[in-house]
Amino acid sequence: MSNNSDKVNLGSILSVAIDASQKAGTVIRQVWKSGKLGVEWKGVNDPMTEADVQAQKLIFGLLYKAFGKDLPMVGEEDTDVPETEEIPNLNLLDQLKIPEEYKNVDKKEVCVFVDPLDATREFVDGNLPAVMTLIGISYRGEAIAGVMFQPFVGNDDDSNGTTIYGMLGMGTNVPVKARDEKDFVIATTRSHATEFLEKATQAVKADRVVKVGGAGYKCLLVLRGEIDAYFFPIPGTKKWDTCGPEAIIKSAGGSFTDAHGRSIRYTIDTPKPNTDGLIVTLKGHDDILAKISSVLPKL
Ligand SMILES: Nc1ncnc2c1ncn2[C@@H]1O[C@H](COP(=O)(O)OS(=O)(=O)O)[C@@H](OP(=O)(O)O)[C@H]1O
Ligand SMILES: [Mg+2]
Ligand SMILES: [Mg+2]
Ligand SMILES: [Mg+2]
Repeated sequence: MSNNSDKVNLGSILSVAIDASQKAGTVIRQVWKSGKLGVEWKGVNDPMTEADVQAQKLIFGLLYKAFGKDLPMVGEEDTDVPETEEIPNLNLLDQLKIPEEYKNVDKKEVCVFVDPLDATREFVDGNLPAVMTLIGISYRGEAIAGVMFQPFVGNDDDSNGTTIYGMLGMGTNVPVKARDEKDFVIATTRSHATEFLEKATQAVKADRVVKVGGAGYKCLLVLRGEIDAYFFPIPGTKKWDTCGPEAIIKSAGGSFTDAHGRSIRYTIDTPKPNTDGLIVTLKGHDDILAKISSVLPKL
């Protein structure tokens, strides 16, 4: 398939997304080490740094180089896309593990959602483990595959970070374990809390509330069984925060819905804000939805 083909292999896109997230991680580490973050404030409590911008330019450049500039793509930051000298790697995954239905699909029915640096606030504050590059791949509006890359954690192969990826029908590259304790522990935002979030947190009767940054990072805590749910039933996250993490959670058998229990759609035209929030679990999803329904506005 040439990059100007109107057909694409989602396994190849996931391979380039993994490669691009690791290369973006190198850029993020370089900006951190330089000490020149170049922080700009896009809105209240909504920072953007030089690392966000450079990482997105590299990721877009690699995906366009591999699949053509007509690949539908949405990124958090508003940047140009220079040609990249880097070579995209289309062969990181075993094609035998890619579901046949994803190997030859119409490019115009695909959309790639890029959060070059999730948890920018944490990056600015120096809480580095929560920092992740998130890339999600949707097909016909459904989150199908995704990668989350932690540039400041671990040292897997030669990427000097930790790579977590998944695809529906293929599963994930990391072990997954639902939390199985008597108490009920949720994670929510460290820096974007609202009065309603506090009220909703009381409605679900959590025994413990972990307040950490990063949409991707809180999904990782669910995957590892460190929390029972990522609980964020308020506006604030966007489609680039959730497409990749949702595909990974679902490929691990988990649930990822808005606060009313509805699926989230990911097409190029879908409004970017996740206005009705997020509930993310590996088990016990319906119980949380039942408890929170008492405080949610009626649809
Ligand atoms: N209220 C509000 N305004 C603007 N942006 C918001 C808001 N709530 C959540 N977000 C974005 O969602 C991502 C996760 O936010 P968290 O609060 O969980 O963590 S953190 O802000 O990343 O530390 C994080 O994504 P990044 O922008 O990629 O860091 C936040 O910016
Ligand atoms: Mg941001
Ligand atoms: Mg984000
Ligand atoms: Mg971001």
